[in-house]
Amino acid sequence: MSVSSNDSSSPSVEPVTPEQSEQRDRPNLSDVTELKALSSADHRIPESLPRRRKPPEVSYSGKAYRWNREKYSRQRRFIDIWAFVLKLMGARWLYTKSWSYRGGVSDAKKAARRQALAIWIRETLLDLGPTFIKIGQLFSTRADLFAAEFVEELSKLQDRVPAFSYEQVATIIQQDLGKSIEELYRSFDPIPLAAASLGQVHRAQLHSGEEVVVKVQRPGLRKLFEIDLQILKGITRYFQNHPEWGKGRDWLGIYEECCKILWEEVDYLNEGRNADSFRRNFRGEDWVHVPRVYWRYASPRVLTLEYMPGIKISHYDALEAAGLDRKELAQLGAKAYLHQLLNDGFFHADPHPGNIAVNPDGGLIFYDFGMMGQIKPVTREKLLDTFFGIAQKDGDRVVKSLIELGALSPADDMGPIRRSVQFMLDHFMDKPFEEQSVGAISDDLYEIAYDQPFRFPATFTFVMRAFSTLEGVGKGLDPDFNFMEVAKPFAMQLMTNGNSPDGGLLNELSRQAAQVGTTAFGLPRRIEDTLDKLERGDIRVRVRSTETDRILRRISGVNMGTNYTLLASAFTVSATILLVNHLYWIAGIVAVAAVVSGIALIRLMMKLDRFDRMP
Ligand SMILES: Nc1ncnc2c1ncn2[C@@H]1O[C@H](COP(=O)(O)OP(=O)(O)OP(=O)(O)O)[C@@H](O)[C@H]1O
Repeated sequence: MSVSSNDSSSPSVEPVTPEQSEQRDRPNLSDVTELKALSSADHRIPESLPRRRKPPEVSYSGKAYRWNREKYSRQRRFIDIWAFVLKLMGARWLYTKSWSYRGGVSDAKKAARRQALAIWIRETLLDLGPTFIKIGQLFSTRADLFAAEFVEELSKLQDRVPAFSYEQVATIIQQDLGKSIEELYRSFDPIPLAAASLGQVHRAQLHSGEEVVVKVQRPGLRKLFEIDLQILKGITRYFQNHPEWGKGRDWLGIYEECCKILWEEVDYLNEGRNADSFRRNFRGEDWVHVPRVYWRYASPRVLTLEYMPGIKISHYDALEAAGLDRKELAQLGAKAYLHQLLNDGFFHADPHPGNIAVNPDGGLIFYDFGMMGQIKPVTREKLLDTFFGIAQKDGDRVVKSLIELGALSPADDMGPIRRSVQFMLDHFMDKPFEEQSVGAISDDLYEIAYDQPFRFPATFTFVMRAFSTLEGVGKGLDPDFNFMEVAKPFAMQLMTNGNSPDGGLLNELSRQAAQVGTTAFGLPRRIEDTLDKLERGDIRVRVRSTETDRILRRISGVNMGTNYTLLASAFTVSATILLVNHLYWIAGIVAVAAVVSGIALIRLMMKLDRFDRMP
C-alpha cells in the first residue's frame, strides 16, 4: 500500500480512486511486498503529523455526495428518501405495463427492464449514503425476498465512497479517547489504507513501538442512521399496510432486523469484542489469525488493532508468487467456516474476499468483525435435525425443524410449503449429497421461499450467504473445490461423536427404531401422520351433500325471483304513471325494462322447476 504525500506540512487526504480501489481487489504483486514489509517491519509511516486537511467532498467519480457531511437536515433527507421511493414505485409500475412500450412484453424485454431498474436502484442507494449502502448490501443476501436481477445488482454494491478528512479523524479520536493523535500514537498515516461507507482504516504506530491500524468511524454517522432509520420506519409501515406489497410479508420484522444489524455495526466496541471472541474460538489453531484489539485505544467510534497485513485471498497471482498452495487455501477457508458454524456457533457473517487474507505461512487472517452471526446450541440441534430430514428426504421433518428454527413462520396452511420442500428434496437429492453446490441449494431454497408467505430469518440467510460466498472464494482458488465434500466429514463427526443432540447417529437410529416399534403396536403410521396433519390444519375436509346443495340453490333462486318481481312491478307502475302524464318516450323505455325483468323472472321460475325435478 503506497503511503505518500506531496506536501508534508499540509498534506491533503486524497480519496482513493476507483483504480486504486480496484487494485486492492485485483491480483496484485504489491501484496507480496506488503508481506516482506511485515517481516522486516520497514514500512514507512510519516513521522510528522499533518495539521490542516481539506475535506474531500467528491466521490471517485468526481460527484459530490450530499450525505458526506457532519450535519444532516432531517427535511432534506426526508425529501431525498421519499423521492427515491416514489420514483421506484413509479418505475416499477411503468415497467410492468405493456402499453408503455412499443416493443411489447417478451420475457427477454421484461428481464432487460428489470435489470435497468436494478442498476438504477444500486446507483441511487450509493447516492443516498451509508445507511442505504449497508441496507442494499444486507438485501443482497435476501434472494427469498427480491427477484434475482435485484439481488445480483445489489451484491455489486461496493461502498466506494470518498474518504473523510484527517482533520475529522483527529477530532473524532480526540473526542472519543480524550487525547490527541500525537499523544496516543508515535506516528499516524494521514492517508487511509481503506475507506468504506461506515469508516476508514489508517496505519499507525503506538509509542511502545507496536504497528497498528486505527479504524475511525465516519463523522455524523449515528445521527444519519437515526434520521434515515426513522424515515425508513414510516416507509416500512406504508409498505406493510399496502394491499399488494404488504401481503404475506413481515416488512416491519425485516426493518427491525436491519436496524439491529446496522446499530451493531456502528459500535466498534462490539466489533472489538467480536474479534476477541473469534480469536478465543481459534486459540488452538495456528492457521487462523485475528488482529489483537488495543482496548486502551478503543471507543465506539475508534478501534486500534494489531497491524496484520497479508495477501487478499482473491489475489491469486500474488498467492502463487508467494509460493502458497491455492488448493490448500480453499480447503482451509471452508474448514475455518465449518469450525465457526459447527463448533463455535459464532461466525463471520461477511466473508467477502476483502475480509480474508493469507499470511506468509499460509495461515488465514480475518478482518472486520462488525457483522457476526450467532447460532445457539439449541439452533445447532435443530440444524442437525434439518440435516437428517434432508438426508432422509423427509419433507415433514425438514419443515418441522425449519419452523422450530424460526426459519419458517408457521402459516395457516403449511400444505403448499411442505409440498414445495418435498418437491425440492425429491429433485435435488437425485445427486449424491457431496456433489451438491451450496449456491444451487440456496438458490432452490430461495426460489421456494420467494412469493411464499414466509421469510427466512437473517441468521439463516447469513449462513447461506457465508457458505455461498465461501464456495465462490474456494472455486476461485481451486476450480475443483467442492464445499459439500469438505463439509461431509465435519457433519459425520458431529453425528457420530456425541455432539449431536440425541447423542450421535446410533442414538438417532435407535430413536427412530423405537418410534417405528411404538407405531407398529399402535395405530398404523400413516393414520398417525394423517391425524397429525389434520391437527395442524394441513388437511381440509370438504363435505358435500346434494340435498343441501339443492336447498341452497333453491333459496338463492327464490331470492333472485323476489328481486325480479319487485323490479318488474316497479317498472310497470312507473311506466303507467309516465304514460298517464303523456311522457311517452320515457314510459316506453321503462316499459321495456319491465318486460326484460318479467322475462328474467319467467326464465328463473323455469330453471327452478328443472332443479326441483332433478334426482
Ligand atoms: N488489522 C489489520 N491489519 C492490516 N490491514 C487491515 C487490518 N484491518 C483492516 N485492514 C485493511 O483494511 C481493510 C478494511 O478493513 P475493514 O474491513 O475492517 O473495514 P470496514 O470499514 O469495515 O470495511 P468494509 O465495510 O468494506 O468491510 C481490510 O480489507 C484490510 O485490507
